[in-house]
Amino acid sequence: MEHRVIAFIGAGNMARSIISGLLKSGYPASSIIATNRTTEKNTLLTDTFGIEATPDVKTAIKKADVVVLGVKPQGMEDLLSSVSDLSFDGKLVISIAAGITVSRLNDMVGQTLNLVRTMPNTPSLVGLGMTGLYAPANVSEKDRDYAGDLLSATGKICWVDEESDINSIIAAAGSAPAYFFLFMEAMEAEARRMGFEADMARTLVQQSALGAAQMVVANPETTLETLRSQVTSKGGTTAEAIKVFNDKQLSETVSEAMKAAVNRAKEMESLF
Ligand SMILES: NC(=O)C1=CN([C@@H]2O[C@H](COP(=O)(O)OP(=O)(O)OC[C@H]3O[C@@H](n4cnc5c(N)ncnc54)[C@H](O)[C@@H]3O)[C@@H](O)[C@H]2O)C=CC1
Ligand SMILES: O=C(O)[C@@H]1CCC=N1
Repeated sequence: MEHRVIAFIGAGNMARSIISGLLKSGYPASSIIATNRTTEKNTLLTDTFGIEATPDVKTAIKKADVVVLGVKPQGMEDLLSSVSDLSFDGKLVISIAAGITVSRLNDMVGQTLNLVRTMPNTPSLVGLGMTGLYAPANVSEKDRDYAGDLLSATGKICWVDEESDINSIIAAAGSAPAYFFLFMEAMEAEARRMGFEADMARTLVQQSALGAAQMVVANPETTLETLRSQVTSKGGTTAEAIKVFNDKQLSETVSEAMKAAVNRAKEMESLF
């Protein structure tokens, strides 16, 4: 893929995950600039990744071919209004922010950006990210391809035709690692209560989660239901555990949780 110069404006948890994934895939460190407001965060980025990191947002944007908007949604308006005097002509802008539409981003900066809206997730850090992408009609084929290739370097991608579908990507992928972490936290806590040392409780849970996920990946023709049934012996232990989940309406809870994520994304569209 092309190695355009990328400036990450706001390089916190999510941007760092993307940067790490890109570097692991061979993207040159010399083509990545990161900005944060504090020297401490910038020094850490340079030390960790060997990339240029600076508090000087305007210079970073001027140097870049690609500008990734990586600040929190609450901070986006301040950021974009502070750089509205810069020309973004010829640059590709990639937003990773939840709950801020393309048209709102254009309003904030006072220009019609060449903008791809994306929704990544933190497993990008280890090259196992899942990113949704949406591009309005003004974005060229070449820039769409570049954005797709860039995020593919950190994992898998899914293009959506409707911008509103980015909110569904948030529910199904962007926020999703946290659901699995929560589930694993609960299992780890119970394993501890059962008497396992902290390290072993974590290993029991993480290895089971990893093994289950890899079985899903390795058996694309097998439904999740079948994989589950292969563990669930009739009259056995798993069946009892699953019965508790079903009695407590796990599926309905998951459905409600995902809808709550979508609703919050919609709400954020009117807040920021
Ligand atoms: N954390 C996640 O799993 C995901 C986050 N996102 C999106 O990514 C964005 C960032 O989220 P996180 O990385 O979690 O937040 P974060 O708070 O870890 O990172 C934001 C970074 O931006 C910096 N920053 C804020 N204002 C700045 C400015 N004006 N100039 C330069 N740097 C500035 C902050 O110092 C901070 O390091 C959000 O918009 C969020 O919706 C999207 C998908 C997943
Ligand atoms: O919680 C959030 O709002 C962001 C977007 C998806 C994951 N983290």
